[in-house]
Amino acid sequence: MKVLNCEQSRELEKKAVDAGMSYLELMENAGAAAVRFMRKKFSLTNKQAVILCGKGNNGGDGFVAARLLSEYGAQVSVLLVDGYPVTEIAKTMFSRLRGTAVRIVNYSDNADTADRLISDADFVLDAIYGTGFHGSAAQSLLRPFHAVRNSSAVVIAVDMPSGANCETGAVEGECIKADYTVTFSTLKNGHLIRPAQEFCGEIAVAPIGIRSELINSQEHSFEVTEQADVHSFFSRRSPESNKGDYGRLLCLCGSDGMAGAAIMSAKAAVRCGAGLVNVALPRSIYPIVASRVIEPVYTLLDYDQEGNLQDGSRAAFFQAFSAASACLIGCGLGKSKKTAELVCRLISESQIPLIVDADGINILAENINILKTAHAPIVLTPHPGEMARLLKTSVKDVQSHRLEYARNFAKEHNVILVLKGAGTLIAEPNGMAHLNMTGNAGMAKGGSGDVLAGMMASFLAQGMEPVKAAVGAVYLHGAAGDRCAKELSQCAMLPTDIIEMLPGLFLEIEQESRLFSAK
Ligand SMILES: NC(=O)C1=CN([C@@H]2O[C@H](COP(=O)(O)OP(=O)(O)OC[C@H]3O[C@@H](n4cnc5c(N)ncnc54)[C@H](O)[C@@H]3O)[C@@H](O)[C@H]2O)[C@@H](O)CC1
Ligand SMILES: [K+]
Repeated sequence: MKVLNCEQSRELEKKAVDAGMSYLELMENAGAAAVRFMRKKFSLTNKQAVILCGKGNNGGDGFVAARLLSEYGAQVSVLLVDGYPVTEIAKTMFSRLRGTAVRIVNYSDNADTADRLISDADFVLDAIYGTGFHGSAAQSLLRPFHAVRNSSAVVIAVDMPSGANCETGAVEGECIKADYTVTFSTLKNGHLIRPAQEFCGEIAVAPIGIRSELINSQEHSFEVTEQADVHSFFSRRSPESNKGDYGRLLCLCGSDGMAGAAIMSAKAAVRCGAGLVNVALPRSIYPIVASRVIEPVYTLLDYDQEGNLQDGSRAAFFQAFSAASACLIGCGLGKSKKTAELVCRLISESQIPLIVDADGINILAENINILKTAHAPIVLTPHPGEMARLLKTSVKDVQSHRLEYARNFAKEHNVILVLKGAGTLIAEPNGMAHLNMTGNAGMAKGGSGDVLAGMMASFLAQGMEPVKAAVGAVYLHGAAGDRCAKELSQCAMLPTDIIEMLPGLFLEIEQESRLFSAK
């Protein structure tokens, strides 16, 4: 689903106007859409509705809603919280309140009356600021904001809760906490990015008469992954095919004490359809790993006292690497000096797509410039802690700038960056970002990341475009996690259960396309 930033949203409105609509018509439709939403949810007759209006076009939407709510039998008061309207269309909509039953109160002149109206209201419509807001709300607004917070009214934000930055999702000062937000034509960044997202309540996207061709063709740089997108990444598995047609994945994963990471990533990879999976691991953990996942082949690595790969192992590893169509580096790998050298060499010399996870990322954090030497597509899958290490900042800082930092990193280092956590983001070097909405807190357990990395690597090995492999794996991993939570509880579900839920998801994809292979 397409998500627009503020500029793109304005561009879309301009295109609608160029195609024959007027700004006034758009505003009328926006106000009407907010009221339509309210009528669907609530009875309005004789209810007290208070509309807080700002002086820009968001306020204009509020004036329209006030007129219509009054027509539908509500007792409506408009509170001008920031003075009189300043834009021409908002002024026009304000003038259309003349002769209606709508009461108009200038907040600064009658603050006590206004506060009483807010306190007695059944509904508060927040039409103070929309896409035009940035920074923090003026001091003069703190009192009405406070009155709204103390009221038991249902709060409906028009386009965006006032005080939240629609572009960045930042909330720098006070912000209206809405129960519902009605936005227009498409979602905007701020509806999805924390902290603004937390102030939106339930979000409804309402049409305002802009033709779907215009919406579909509007340039965008952010989208929410939907099931249909992911299903379209897979195609039919040919009846004539053999294992060689479904990729050769090499996993450089596992170390003493970290056998589980190798097991889970390899198991997830074979469950996701790869033709051949080869796990390169220290000989010491081979018995435990191979006894738990029997489908892969194994390349056993012997190390000397200094941690160097012995000659025979080195030759065997590079032979496997040269035969692979993708390589997963990092799950439970450890980060000794010699391992770090090997990882850097692979990043620098690889001709095949690489997924770098866990310790692979920790190694990169100390050798970030090696990315400049890479030729092949690289997908990095940091959790917020690893991202903080990559950026040499705090987890808190990462979490409050997720979209910005993921995008910047992907652009600067020419990688696909998968920033994990609630609402995993996938950022491409060209600036496009994808938000994932599947998954739940039951997945916040050691091992979930290994499963994800194995899934992604499997798709990549089968020839799926790197960004689709990332977006698809993140979506299906979360969807499988959601099924686990339903059947097993968030508390008790295990990362290995996520793998066991994958067959059900692939069955659905196959039923749609009658057998598939990753595209
Ligand atoms: N452009 C259009 O054609 C349409 C716009 N619509 C509405 O118009 C809104 C955008 O309107 P505007 O661009 O006029 O912007 P807003 O109405 O969101 O806010 C703009 C006003 O807020 C002020 N402002 C910004 N940051 C401030 C701060 N920190 N403290 C105090 N004041 C601040 C600005 O100076 C300006 O006066 C949308 O969110 C939507 O609700 C809808 O009517 C649909 C059509
Ligand atoms: K608003």
